[in-house]
Formats: sequence, C-alpha cells, structure tokens
Amino acid sequence: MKEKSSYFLSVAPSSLLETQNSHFHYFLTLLVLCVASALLCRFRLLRRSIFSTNRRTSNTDKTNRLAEENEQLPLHLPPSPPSFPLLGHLHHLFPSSALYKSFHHLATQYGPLVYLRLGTSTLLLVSSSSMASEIFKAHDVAFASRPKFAYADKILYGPLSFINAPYGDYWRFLKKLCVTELLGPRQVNRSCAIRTQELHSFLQRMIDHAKTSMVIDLGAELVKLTNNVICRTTMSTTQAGEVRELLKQSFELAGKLYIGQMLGPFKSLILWLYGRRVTDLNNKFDQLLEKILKEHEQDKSDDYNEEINMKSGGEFTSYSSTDDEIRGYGKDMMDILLEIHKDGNAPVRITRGNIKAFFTDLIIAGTDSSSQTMQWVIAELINHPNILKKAREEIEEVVGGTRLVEESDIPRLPYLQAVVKETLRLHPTGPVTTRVCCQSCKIQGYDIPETTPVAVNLYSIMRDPDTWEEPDEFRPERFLGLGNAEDGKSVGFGSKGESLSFIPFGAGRRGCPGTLFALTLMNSVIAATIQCFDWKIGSTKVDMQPGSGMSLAMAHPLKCLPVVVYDPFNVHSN
Ligand code: HEM
Repeated sequence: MKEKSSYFLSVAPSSLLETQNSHFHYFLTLLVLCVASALLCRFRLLRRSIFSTNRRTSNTDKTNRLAEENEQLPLHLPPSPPSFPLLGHLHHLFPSSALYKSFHHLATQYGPLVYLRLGTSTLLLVSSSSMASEIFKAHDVAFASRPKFAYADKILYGPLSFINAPYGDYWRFLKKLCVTELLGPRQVNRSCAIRTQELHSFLQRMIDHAKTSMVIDLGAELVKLTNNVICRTTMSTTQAGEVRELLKQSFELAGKLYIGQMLGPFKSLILWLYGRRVTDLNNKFDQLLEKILKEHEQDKSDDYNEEINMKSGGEFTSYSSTDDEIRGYGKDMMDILLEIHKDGNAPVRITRGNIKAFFTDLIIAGTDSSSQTMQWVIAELINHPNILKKAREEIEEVVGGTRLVEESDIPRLPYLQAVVKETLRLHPTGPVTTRVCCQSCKIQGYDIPETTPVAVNLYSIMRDPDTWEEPDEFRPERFLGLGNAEDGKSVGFGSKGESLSFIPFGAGRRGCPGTLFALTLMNSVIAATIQCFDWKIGSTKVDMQPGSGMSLAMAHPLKCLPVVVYDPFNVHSN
C-alpha cells in the first residue's frame, strides 16, 4: 500500500527543527497550516460534491474504508479529544510552543494512548511506559519503520539515510554493523585516544578563558568538542568545523521544507522559495564528503600525523603518536564501510551515497544530542551545589588529587553516572521519537490501522508521576541502589527485560545505536569538568527554560566564567 506522507517527527529533524526557535514563527506556521488544511478540505469536499467521486485520500478515510471492507464493522480506535470538523485536533498543538509539551498536556487530559487527526493526517500519541512497551516490545516489528517525509529527496541524502530507512535488509545490515562493529564496545574502546585528546583540548581552552576571566558560551564549546570527536572517530577528518557549518545551514533549510510539507497543496510554494538554496548547499556538502572519501581511498600518506597535529584545533599538540593512536584504531568507520562497498560478495549493496548519508546521520544524531545533554548537566550542577560537591568528592575519593579522571575510572563513579542519567531523564534532547504502523494491529483492545504514524513522547514517560516520585525534581540518588525506579523494576536504557520508564535513547529495534558512544563521552567529559572547574554565572540560578521547537535544548545558551579548581596540566600549582 502506498504510504501517505504525514505529519511526523524523527530523530534527525528534531534537532534540525530547533532552528525554528522563534515562538512567532511557530505560531505563524501553525496558523498558516490550519488555514491551508481548512482550504484543502473545503476544496476536496467541493470537488467531491461536484464530481460525486468516492476517492479517498486521508488516513481517516483509509481507516473508514478498512472498516467498510471489514463487513462494515467500525474500527475501535483509541480515544480522541474533541475536534473541529476540518482542522481535527490541530488546535491542541497550540498550548505550548514546544511540541512535546503540547503532547504532554494532551496525555494528562486524555490518557496515554490518544488518536489525533491533524489536518489531513492522523497520529497515534503514546505517553506511558506500558503503552511504549506495546510499540517497542510486543509489536516491535510492526512499528520498526519511521514515517516518510514528503521532501525526502530534497534533504541531504534523504532517501539514502539510515535513520529514515524502512525496516528491511539494508537497515538490518547496517544496524547489526553498528552494534557489533562501528559503535560497539570494541570500537568505542579503540577510539579512547581521540576522546582524550579532544577533552584535553577543551579543558585547556577553559583554563585559558579562566586565566583571562573571559565569559564563555559553554554550549558552543561543547558542540565543538563533540563534533570534533564524532568527525574524527567516524572518518578521521580534521575538517569538523566545515562539516558542521554546512550541515547546520543545510538543515536550517530542510527544517523549512519539513514544516512546508504540512501545508497540503501549498507545499510547492515552500519548495519554490527554498529549493534552489537547498540544492546548492547539498552539492557543497557532497563535494566535501567526496573529498574525504577519496582521501580514505588514496591510502593516507606518512605525514598524516603531522597534518592532524597542525589542524586538530591547535591547542593540544603534545602528542606525537603513531597512526593508530591518532585515529584511535587502524581503520576508521569510513574505511570499514568502504571495504563493504568494494566487496562484491557483501550481503547488502552499500553505495558511495549510502556511506555519505550514514556519516551525515551519525553527525546529526550524535553531535547536538550529546553536547546539549552535557550543557543541561552543568546547568543542573550549578543550580544544585550540594550535588556538585557530592560528585566532586566521589571523584576525589576514587582518583586522588594528583591526576585527571580517566575513562577507566567511570565504572567506579556511580554517583557521577546517576547525575548524567537524571539529566537525561529530565531533559531528553530528543523528547519525541517516531514510528509508523506497517501492519495493522491491536493495542490494549484498540485497532491501530496500517500506515498510522506514531509519536512516542519520551518526555512524558520519564516524568510520569506513577513511576517517578517528585518527577520534576533533580534527584540523582533515585538512580542509585537496586531496582533504581520507583516502580521497583530495573532501569537500564530500555534493553530487554528492563522497565521502559527510562528511555532517553528510545527502545526496541530502532533504539539509539550510539548509546554507549554517547555515555562514554558524556560521563568522562562531565567527570573532568566537575574535577577541574567551578562556574560563575551572571545570576544566582541558571535559567532552565527549554527552547521551542522539537528538540529539548536550553532556551538561552549557558554563558559562564570557568574558575579553575584543579589544573591537570600544571600539577605543581594545585
Ligand atoms: C545524549 C545523546 C543521545 C541521545 C539522547 C540520543 C537519542 C536518540 C533517540 C531518542 C533515538 C530514537 C530511538 C527510537 O526511535 O527508539 C536515537 C536514534 C539514533 N541515534 Fe541517538 N542519541 C544520542 C547520541 C547518539 C550518538 C552519539 C550517535 C552516533 C554517533 C547516535 C546515533 C543515532 C542513530 C543512527 C539513530 C537512528 C537509529 C535508527 O533509526 O535505527 N545517537 N537517538
């Protein structure tokens, strides 16, 4: 059955749509959307009455047709709030400028499973851990694909993307490769040297700023650190800044197309306005990635190390390492994928386009999510000095006062890990994840028709008062000890046998393959930051207001002055 492009949110664009940050734009867009939907529906009604056709196009119509085919038995759909005849439930998205909050509000009023009609599309909203279990566990295969985007062919490598690939041979092959090889424990261990170098570089920059009493944009510094780590680990490139800038511009425009797809017959207008610029940027980015691919193919020359030393940001040049140490391992992820590309016997054909799309996915999915989470952690610690003190004491006890905390210390720092987990619970940077129902099924007695797009609100699940005591409080202690969750079940990251009450990385087949990579990086950066710095801000408390849009970023960048409490590069002065 041909799948209708529909209203959807997905991992990559959730961070991209952060660019639509202004409240004004958000409301204006929804207003235009409402008017457009109304016009579209009126036009359809008129056309039907003139030509007396029975042509049906919307998912709601499909649902009714299924009911007709099913011996006229009406489908038993999940509960729906009251709706307007043409707009459906669009007006329910207005109460908040952030979509996950509007969804959260809907769940508190109408329950954990809500069926919505948004203009011409439908959406199943899932907001509790037991309902999420139905999607991520009981019917995992039926919900293993993501909804399609009308302009998939316009956004960067859209149709070749892994994140939006339908559940099938290609996706399964790459997912297995991610888990066993590219993002698995072995590869994460082997890239430790890259993370350490970039962390030292970051710390040195903070120390320099502290010496000159310079207020810094901590978010921007963390983005730089994360982007460098991901670009170097995945494709050993020293052009991380250029990669990021082009991606940012390209996806700002993609965000506009994304909103535009909801405008029904007017969506071509958006394409007309921005199409050319999107193509130009995509071409520029493609040229850059092609260059990096060719460098890999040309077998890197001996002066590779020297080149890295000169370009890797400059500040930290004390290493003189072998190629293995610089890259973290002999082969990087791009080398591995190129080998598969050239292997005629590989079980799945991977094109050059697929390789470029895959690395673009990793950078988009991994950079902002990790850096924003770290920014939230530091903001929470500034606002909770007792927790900062406790975390610092734990590090001092394990590490002593003579060296910098290392990745290998993390397993002995449970309180630090609890601080990071509690931040992920309160501030999941991808608060809503999406799926599409590919096989009609029943959830708790309700019929879910094929092609229904699904939004799982991770934010609601992780603030559910039935699971979490005082859900809005920052209390890392809740993650210490047995069981962890107030519902008594084990809390991991949504793996098999665990409660789905803590799922910042999603769950099931399409759960985040970068979980280990992200946690390894975040735990070690946060540990070192706690050990080395206090932070001064302009007021007594950090403003914790989240921004609008679809990702959960801070509304105001965290600007602060680092104050050195331990300088790992000048031990004599400590
Ligand atoms: C704090 C950091 C991160 C958070 C909170 C996060 C969160 C998520 C979430 C919620 C999903 C959707 C899962 C679902 O639909 O069930 C996802 C998917 C994904 N993430 Fe992450 N992520 C993070 C870091 C990373 C990193 C570092 C990488 C790679 C380097 C990565 C790569 C991906 C990919 C490729 C997908 C798509 C998986 C698929 O569709 O099969 N993520 N992530």
